[in-house]
Amino acid sequence: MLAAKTSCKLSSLRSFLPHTSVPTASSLEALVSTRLLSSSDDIAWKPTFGEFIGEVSEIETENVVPEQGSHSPFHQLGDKNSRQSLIWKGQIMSLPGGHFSNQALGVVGTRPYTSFTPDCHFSSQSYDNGTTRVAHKFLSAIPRYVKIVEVGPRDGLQNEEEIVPTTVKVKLIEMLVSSGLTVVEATSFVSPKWVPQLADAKDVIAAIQCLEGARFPVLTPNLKGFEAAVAAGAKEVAIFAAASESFSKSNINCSIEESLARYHDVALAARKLSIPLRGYISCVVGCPVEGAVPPSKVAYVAKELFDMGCSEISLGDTIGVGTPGTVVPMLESVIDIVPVEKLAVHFHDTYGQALSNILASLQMGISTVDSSVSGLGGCPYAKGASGNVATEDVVYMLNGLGVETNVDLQKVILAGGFICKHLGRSSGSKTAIALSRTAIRASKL
Ligand SMILES: CC(C)(COP(=O)([O-])OP(=O)([O-])OC[C@H]1O[C@@H](n2cnc3c(N)ncnc32)[C@H](O)[C@@H]1OP(=O)([O-])[O-])[C@@H](O)C(=O)NCCC(=O)NCCSC(=O)C[C@@](C)(O)CC(=O)[O-]
Repeated sequence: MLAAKTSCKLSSLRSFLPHTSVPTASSLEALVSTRLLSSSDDIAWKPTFGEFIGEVSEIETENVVPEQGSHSPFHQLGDKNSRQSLIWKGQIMSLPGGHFSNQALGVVGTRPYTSFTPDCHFSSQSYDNGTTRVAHKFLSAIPRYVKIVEVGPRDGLQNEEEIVPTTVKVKLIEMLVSSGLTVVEATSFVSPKWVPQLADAKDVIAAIQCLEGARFPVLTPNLKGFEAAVAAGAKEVAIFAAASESFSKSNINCSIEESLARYHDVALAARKLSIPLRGYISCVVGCPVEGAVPPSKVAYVAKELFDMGCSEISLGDTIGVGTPGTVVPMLESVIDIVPVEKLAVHFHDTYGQALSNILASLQMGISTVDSSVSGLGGCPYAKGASGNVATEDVVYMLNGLGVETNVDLQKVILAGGFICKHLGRSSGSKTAIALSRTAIRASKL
């Protein structure tokens, strides 16, 4: 039944997607399963660009245009030069403004200013002007573009007991770069006694020297690590402090103040060589030993890192205990001191809160998000903490919000499949799992 409908829709979609490769059964099936397309008969397809026709309620753009200067993905809808209407049919939302592609339908790719909400709360029944205002209020603060910092090869692998061969790490980095990720944290120049998995840092950096299209920051815990990183050819480094004394001690074997003194030396050396410096703060809402961490402590460390020259400060919920209830006040106190555009968020997903925390962060103006392919990761010095939020899930959510990332979801999923196969485990990404199930079902049609 679905096969017949799929093939009927396939022919319509071919003319509907004039600029793209032919959609596959799996991409159609993915659309159906995520309810961008209805599998019932009630959508009639008109083979013209940008229109879904059926029992639609059409709301003119003027009804949803946010104020000027808004961050919203809806921002450009005021441009009357292009046809700018929102057409709703059930869960379908289409904002023409670019070329559709089978990758651009919100499930497996991105498109500028396009907002498909695969599982949104709106329906033709409930959609009215009141809802429009709610949607606008909800979405207008969200940045139009989000930079994803892929930390899989470093944070993702550092906790793995079995040593992953350098060639596998390098291949993973190559695949991540080919997906469009522009920042891939490659490795750490830390003590191999502390983190044996990354003892091949020098070789990894040597092997990716010719790789173009992305930046490859590396972690450096002290001047020794910084010098080794630069000698190996690293062009960007990151220092990592903590907002909790206990975690600082267990992770880098010194107090917060001692670590800041070390990092001053690294920052000075980096400035001399014009090497961009990122700063991390771990345990921004909770510590495995001390429990809740006060926002003022995070703000203090953030200010220190900012003053020493960090161009970006990543706020890490290392053990994944935060919820928007704790993350928002923490961000508020940091944003009071450090410009929001200098901040990134880094969530582990131990309690399944990472995506909600990211969404709350976006609404507060954060536009840089760290994530790890397949949700790999964990800190060897934060026992019990699970992996980072999965890059695939972040991209899927951002696609759904109409936020640009320039990341090709399918390619990230391939990279995730590659490393998971090597590690002998299934993906930690819900998106990757759902889409692979969908593909399997579609292949049986
Ligand atoms: C900081 C140290 C080195 C202090 O470790 P230490 O034992 O106090 O250091 P030390 O100065 O006493 O030196 C001990 C030995 O380590 C060597 N050493 C010293 N420095 C280096 C270096 N850079 N590279 C290579 N070797 C180094 C040094 O040469 C010496 O060698 P030995 O004489 O015994 O043969 C150690 O504690 C360490 O490497 N810690 C790193 C731990 C780590 O990588 N943790 C995970 C990353 S942080 C994280 O995951 C959180 C984050 C960023 O992702 C955010 C979040 O998730 O929230």
